[in-house]
Amino acid sequence: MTLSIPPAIGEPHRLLFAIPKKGRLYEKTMELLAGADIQFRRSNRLDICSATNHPITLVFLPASDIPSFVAKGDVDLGITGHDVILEAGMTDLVDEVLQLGFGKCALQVQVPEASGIKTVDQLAGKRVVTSFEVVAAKYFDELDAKLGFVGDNKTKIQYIGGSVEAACALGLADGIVDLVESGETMRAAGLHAIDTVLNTEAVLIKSAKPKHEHLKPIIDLVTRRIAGVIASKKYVLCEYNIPRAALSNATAITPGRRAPTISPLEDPEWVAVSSMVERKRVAGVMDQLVDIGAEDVLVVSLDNCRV
Ligand SMILES: Nc1ncnc2c1ncn2[C@@H]1O[C@H](COP(=O)(O)OP(=O)(O)OP(=O)(O)O)[C@@H](O)[C@H]1O
Ligand SMILES: O=P(O)(O)OC[C@H]1O[C@H](OP(=O)(O)OP(=O)(O)O)[C@H](O)[C@@H]1O
Repeated sequence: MTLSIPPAIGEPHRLLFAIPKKGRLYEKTMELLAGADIQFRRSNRLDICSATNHPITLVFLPASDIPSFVAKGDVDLGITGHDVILEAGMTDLVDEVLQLGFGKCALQVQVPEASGIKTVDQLAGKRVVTSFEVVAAKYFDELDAKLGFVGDNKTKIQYIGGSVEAACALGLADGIVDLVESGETMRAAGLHAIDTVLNTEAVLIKSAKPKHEHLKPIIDLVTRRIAGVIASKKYVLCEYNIPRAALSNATAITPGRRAPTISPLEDPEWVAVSSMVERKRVAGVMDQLVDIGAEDVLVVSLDNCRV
């Protein structure tokens, strides 16, 4: 497949940015673009459209096609899954610039609960169905080699494009390799996981050998903006007052990303501290601050930031 960009929006100075056109990564990618203030109007679900406030052309592609377009430099930036890059064999040809904090799941080896198979060594040599034939073949090649399985004794990998979880019940497979997030699909199909092949999340990628060096400033700008959106979701601002005597203990609890901001108060015995704290840790951090004498502990959500 080659990209045919109309000249009006594909002129040389515009950044081409590949976006998953559907599926699990689509909605979160839309939120990310909105947070980075990359505005566009996509008419009639067209797969190419121009940003209205930046020299950027958005190209909506299947997530699985994005690594090769970026690797070849046909598009300059892309969003896809880390798993998709491995499956496309493009790890050396694209740079994973940012982890985006969504699309998190694990590629796992699964077998029917009732099968009695407890380890991957017991599954080796049997039939495995997957949509990740490249990654799964590498995994089972290594396992077969370790166990000394050669020729007809090697694990048989068969590709199917979807509904992989049904393969064992249909008698097509003894095990599968598929993505697991909540585990609901796996459990509903009567399967359980016996190993994790890899953990994955959505990533921002650019070509390891970019074709359009003059686009570096806009690539850097988009990267900084997206990094800011991610940081604003990951961190909160924690503000509190603390007696000077307890300041060093307090700053050990809230060291900030670089360093906390410390401001004097009218009362010379007290200072105010402001520091970024990981959202998932903040409740525990507040407890610790109160334990060492902090007062007026406030947590403020970030709309956006630059880090
Ligand atoms: N359950 C999930 N939870 C989180 N992320 C997921 C989940 N399933 C898939 N992903 C991520 O989203 C990527 C795209 O998966 P998705 O199932 O949306 O494929 P798709 O692009 O719609 O293609 P298709 O529908 O043809 O399978 C996966 O490679 C993975 O990185
Ligand atoms: O652990 P869970 O939260 O249940 O998620 C896992 C499921 O999500 C993905 O499929 P998806 O629903 O995107 O549909 P697909 O099978 O068509 O790819 C994946 O292939 C699993 O089937």
